[in-house]
Amino acid sequence: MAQFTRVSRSVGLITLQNPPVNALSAVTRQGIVDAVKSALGDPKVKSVVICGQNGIFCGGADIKEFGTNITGPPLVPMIHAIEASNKPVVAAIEGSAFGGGLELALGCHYRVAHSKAKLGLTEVTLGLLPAAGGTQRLPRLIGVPAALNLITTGRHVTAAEALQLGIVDQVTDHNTVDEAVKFALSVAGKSLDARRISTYPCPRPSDVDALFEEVMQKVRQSARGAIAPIACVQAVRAAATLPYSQGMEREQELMATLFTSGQARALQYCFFAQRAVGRWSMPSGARWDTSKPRSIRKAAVIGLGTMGRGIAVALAQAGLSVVAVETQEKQFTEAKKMVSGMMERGAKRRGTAPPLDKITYSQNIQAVADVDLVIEAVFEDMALKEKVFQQLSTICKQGTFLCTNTSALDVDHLASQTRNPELVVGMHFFAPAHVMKLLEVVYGPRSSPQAVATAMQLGKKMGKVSVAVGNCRGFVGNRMLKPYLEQALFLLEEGATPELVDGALEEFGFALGVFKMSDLSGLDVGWKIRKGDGLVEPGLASGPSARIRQGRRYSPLGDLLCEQGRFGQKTGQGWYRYDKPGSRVARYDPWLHSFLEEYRTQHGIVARRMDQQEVLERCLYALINEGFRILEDGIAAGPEDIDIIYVFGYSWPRHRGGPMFYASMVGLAKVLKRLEHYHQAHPDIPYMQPCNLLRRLVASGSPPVHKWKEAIKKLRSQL
Ligand SMILES: CCCCCCCCCCCCC[C@H](O)CC(=O)SCCNC(=O)CCNC(=O)[C@H](O)C(C)(C)COP(=O)(O)OP(=O)(O)OC[C@H]1O[C@@H](n2cnc3c(N)ncnc32)[C@H](O)[C@@H]1OP(=O)(O)O
Repeated sequence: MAQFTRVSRSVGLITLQNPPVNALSAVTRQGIVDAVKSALGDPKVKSVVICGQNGIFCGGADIKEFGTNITGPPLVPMIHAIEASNKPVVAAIEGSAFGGGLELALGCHYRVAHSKAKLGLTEVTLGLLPAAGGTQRLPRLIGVPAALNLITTGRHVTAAEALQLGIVDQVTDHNTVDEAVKFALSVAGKSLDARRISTYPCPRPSDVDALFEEVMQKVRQSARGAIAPIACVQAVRAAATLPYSQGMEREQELMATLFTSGQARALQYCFFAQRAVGRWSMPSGARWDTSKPRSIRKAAVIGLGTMGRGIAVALAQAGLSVVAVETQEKQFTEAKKMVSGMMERGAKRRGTAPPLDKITYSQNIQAVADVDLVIEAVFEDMALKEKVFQQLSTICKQGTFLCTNTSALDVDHLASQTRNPELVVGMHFFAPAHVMKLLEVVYGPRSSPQAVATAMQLGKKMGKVSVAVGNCRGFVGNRMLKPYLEQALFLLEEGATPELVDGALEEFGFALGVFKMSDLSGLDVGWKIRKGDGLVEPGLASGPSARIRQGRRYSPLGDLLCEQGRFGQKTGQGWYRYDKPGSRVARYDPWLHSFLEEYRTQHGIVARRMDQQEVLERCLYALINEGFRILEDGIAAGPEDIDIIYVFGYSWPRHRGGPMFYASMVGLAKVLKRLEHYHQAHPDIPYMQPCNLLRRLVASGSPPVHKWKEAIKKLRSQL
């Protein structure tokens, strides 16, 4: 709702009251309409201030209404009525003014913002465009190039930048509403002719066509198949080329297309899923709201390889005191230099001082004696990690949480090396750890709820999206990656090329296809893991048994490349050719293609033609099938956890909502049918055998994704 009061005798104060973010729900819109009517009808009111309660102006339209039958007064006429008012209306912006919230402020005649406020037309991140006049008013106010930048990216601007751009008229460090009231008093009675943005001519760039052509090309490239950024450009083009009323019609038309699109549903699902993963639960019944985290002020990182360095930087940037331990002399010296460089570059980007004094370095593990939490990031080797955990258990003060950054190893086994296994959890960061947003917090059967709560809270403090998951080989992300990578290799054996597979995946929306990604990460990483698992047999053995390992189909293609020293970008050769070691542009490699042909001949495989659909179905459905197994095993609490891990950690295109959401959009029955088809064709690939949970969900009528958790609970109780 919205409340109308009169302050300072002649200022009508309208306060949006819809916790937690004053979203413009039907009731709130009705409240605003009524309050504006009261303010304009009150002869004692000479000017008006609109603000939001609890330190936030407005988080925009109520996203929860979007999937429903929208009732209540529409936003566009409501904002027009405010703009048309003959009494000056001032927006008092504290906290956030996003989406429809900023559009409401743009309908006001003046805007006063607190210095800490953030503003943005964020709709594009939800698969929409600013459809309450934002695409028409913003370019009129700040010019086409700046408006395009804000609207196509949805980026948040600070109050200082908003002032510089001309979005706000005044920035204050004091009480924003008090300042806005003063401002409203000062402009009472003044002409509003020059204050109604919709009446401004849109500044027309000299060569409109060339400008929009160039922008459209850039946007298409970075959008990776997302349609909203493109519609945003089209709407701003309408502002630059059409009168306001026709521009508004175009805005509404484009919005109507986006509004019902699968992409908007996917992006809005991601918005809520990102928040839902914070409300974690464990199979034991422990939950986020009943588990109290402990505050961590001092942490240690053991091992300063690539991961350890990134983790140390992320901890220091979050304001923690960090003890960084590396026992090997060469690595120690190199890491100190690298970590300082990373912090300096980060600080330069943010315009802050680098937190260099937050980190102390040591070559002695005893230096961690007084820390509250340790993150072990030594080489991925169980024997080595066992030793570190045994040492930590005796060195650290009572109650220190011991975390491992392992990407696949058994967290519970490591816990068993310590005196207090309840203090042990996995904190699986993604490289580069100071940049990537995802953190998997892995609990073992003995991890205490407090240890999980503490790791989750620390992740949040480090700016990560943290997801709590159970303990199994590869946890959620890497466990699902295995069948995906495996399918890609099988496709090559059967006749595909790296270009075909990557092309299909990139068209789907991945930033990099699976082979380019493997070249970037380094092919030797997986090789080492497969060696550890006893899967690698050197040489190019012939016959079908060469492609069966441990009773299932196996492709030695990756091993054979590694035997040739082709480790990917870092060696200048992998699935592609690079101009020199470390170069990033993947080029067609004739050697690789002859190698594949020779391989097929040697193994008696007749290459067949395959299309992008088969590539997508086999790679993605194998991965999704494993996602269902993860849900079945209770390793992830719900589909949202899996989807957020994939969107934030594995560059799954956000506008497709994550693998489990995607499966629900494709239709569970179809996914099941295609998996059955591929399993029949390839009975030696266990990953293609449809998971029981998928079968049972289909049998129960394929509930929508937001009902899976409940459905899984019900199915479990029937067993
Ligand atoms: C067939 C023909 C159809 C024709 C077309 C129909 C047209 C319909 C009319 C459309 C008019 C367009 C209007 C406008 O252009 C569209 C929009 O405004 S879209 C919304 C834009 N807003 C945003 O993108 C902001 C989203 N929110 C945030 O970024 C953050 O929440 C915040 C505001 C910065 C606050 O951050 P925090 O303090 O960290 O808090 P949380 O993020 O955890 O949020 C707390 C809580 O609030 C819920 N929430 C947040 N924003 C909204 C919202 N806009 N609507 C509903 N709910 C919101 C959030 O989910 C949290 O709750 P929880 O999920 O944890 O329960």
